Amino acid sequence: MPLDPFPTEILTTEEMARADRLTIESGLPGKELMKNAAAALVSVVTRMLQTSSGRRVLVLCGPGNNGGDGYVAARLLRQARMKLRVGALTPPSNLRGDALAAAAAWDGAVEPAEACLLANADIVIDALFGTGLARDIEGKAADLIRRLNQYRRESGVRVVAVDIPSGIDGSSGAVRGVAVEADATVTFFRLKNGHLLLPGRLHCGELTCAHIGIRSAVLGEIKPQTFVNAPGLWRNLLPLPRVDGHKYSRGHAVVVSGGFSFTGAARLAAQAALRTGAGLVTLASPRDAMAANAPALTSVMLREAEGAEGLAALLSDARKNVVALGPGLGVGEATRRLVETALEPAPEPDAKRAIVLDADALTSFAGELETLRRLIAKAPGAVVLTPHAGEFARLFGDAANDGPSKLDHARNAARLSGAIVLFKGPDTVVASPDGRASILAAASPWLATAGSGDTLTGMIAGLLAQGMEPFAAASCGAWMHARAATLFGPGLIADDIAATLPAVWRELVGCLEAVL
Ligand SMILES: NC(=O)C1=CN([C@@H]2O[C@H](COP(=O)(O)OP(=O)(O)OC[C@H]3O[C@@H](n4cnc5c(N)ncnc54)[C@H](O)[C@@H]3O)[C@@H](O)[C@H]2O)[C@@H](O)CC1
Ligand SMILES: Nc1ncnc2c1ncn2[C@@H]1O[C@H](COP(=O)(O)OP(=O)(O)O)[C@@H](O)[C@H]1O
Ligand SMILES: [K+]
Repeated sequence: MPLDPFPTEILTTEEMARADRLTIESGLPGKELMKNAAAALVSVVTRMLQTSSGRRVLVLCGPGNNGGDGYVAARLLRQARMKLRVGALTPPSNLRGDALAAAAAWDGAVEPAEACLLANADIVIDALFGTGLARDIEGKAADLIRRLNQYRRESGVRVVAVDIPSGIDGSSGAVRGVAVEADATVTFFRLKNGHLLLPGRLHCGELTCAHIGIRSAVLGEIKPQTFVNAPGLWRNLLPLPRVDGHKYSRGHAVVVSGGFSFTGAARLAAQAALRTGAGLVTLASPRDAMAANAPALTSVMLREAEGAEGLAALLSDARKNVVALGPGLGVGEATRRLVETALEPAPEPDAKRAIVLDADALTSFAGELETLRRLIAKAPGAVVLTPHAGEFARLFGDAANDGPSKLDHARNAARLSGAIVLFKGPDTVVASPDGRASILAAASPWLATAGSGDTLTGMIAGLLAQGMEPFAAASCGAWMHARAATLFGPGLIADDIAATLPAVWRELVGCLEAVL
């Protein structure tokens, strides 16, 4: 799998419909787009059939243009000597526009979809509903999809979805009533939100995004604000060491340690900040934890910083340009004071200091979003919040729940808090108060292990220390974190993530020597 498997922009279904419309208005007819879409589908189906002894394809066609793609694909597949059966949810004569023309050009038999479902097939093409899904699927169509899913589970038949598995909402990733479980999905021009957001992503199988003649220039008018979180989004902003640089030019991150029995989380973050490229990392330790931290550190520096006053004294050095806090700190007043201190305006007016708040730093403001928002508003630099779902709910309550998807919620949270919000999970979303958002396209379930979030906090701090633009730093941190887990694979524990970062860097910058 290439590091950038998809084009960068992600569209809602409305934005995709607009891209279609603008293309058709500019002179490329809808039926050409449909032909190209079907051809892309056919090339995936043909490839999949190469590993199968049979050549039987069942195409299930719905009432709109998604069904139209299905009829065109049926014709192309028959020309390629596949054995075709076509099942329709609606009599073809009820179709309209390009879909009607596509159905009319299919001169083979059309059966009621429910009559041919259990026919032996090697591949089933799901062309029931695409981006035009407008409500929950019920009745006959819902029964058909349930039977198709059961048939797939029992027989092992492979299912290929046209554009998006039928029943998945393209804009939110939600299952609208019931949804097809596909082995592969072929979409067109750009991914839609629902391909990456859960549960949609789990229904897609292997995802392909095909070019069908829509020119990228239409995006100039659509101005998408959501992006695939992959190197294409932030590679140009990646901080690299300079020949004439020194450790101070790579930034100095401070990570705040918890008390004697809670020091591991901050050490994981500190180590990760160094491996991500911060020039210096200081662990700010309460007095009682010095004895636990000192023997466990080598390249990370250690300074005693007792409570908020101790942290303030440490931060009076303006070269310390990032503070990360939360992991292992404990929930309560002492942690709130540390957060207030970190968010205090910098001692010198020009000095900037970015802040990453995670874990207990977030939970210590549970139900007090307004207090945190006011502190963030006067902070000396960018603020990144990295909640998992539980922390998100505790901090934002219902305030951010407007809209159906995790993407909406993260965007609301960024707007409400004034911070960049990285909402963790398999479909990690990073949202900026300015409206931009990224969705992680590939994560590793091996990341579900204690301390992996602490490591991510340190990685983002490391990138911010080097001056990376904050939305890019949060997105890049999430990607590198997931990539390290993918490269390491089975058996991963949090300590392995930072240890695998050199391999991730090598993939990203390849011939670093040549760059230098
Ligand atoms: N020119 C274009 O717009 C292109 C569209 N393409 C295909 O067209 C699809 C979009 O086509 P449409 O906008 O016609 O939409 P769909 O084909 O996704 O579905 C719309 C139809 O389904 C009905 N419907 C929606 N929700 C339903 C529900 N819950 N239960 C029962 N019926 C429901 C609608 O009344 C309408 O008849 C894309 O997904 C893609 O596959 C491609 O051919 C590329 C070009
Ligand atoms: N199933 C999963 N697939 C991919 N990533 C996951 C999965 N579960 C958790 N993660 C990632 O692992 C990290 C866990 O962070 P967090 O819950 O804060 O853990 P901790 O508090 O133990 O450090 C997050 O980056 C999250 O996105
Ligand atoms: K479909």
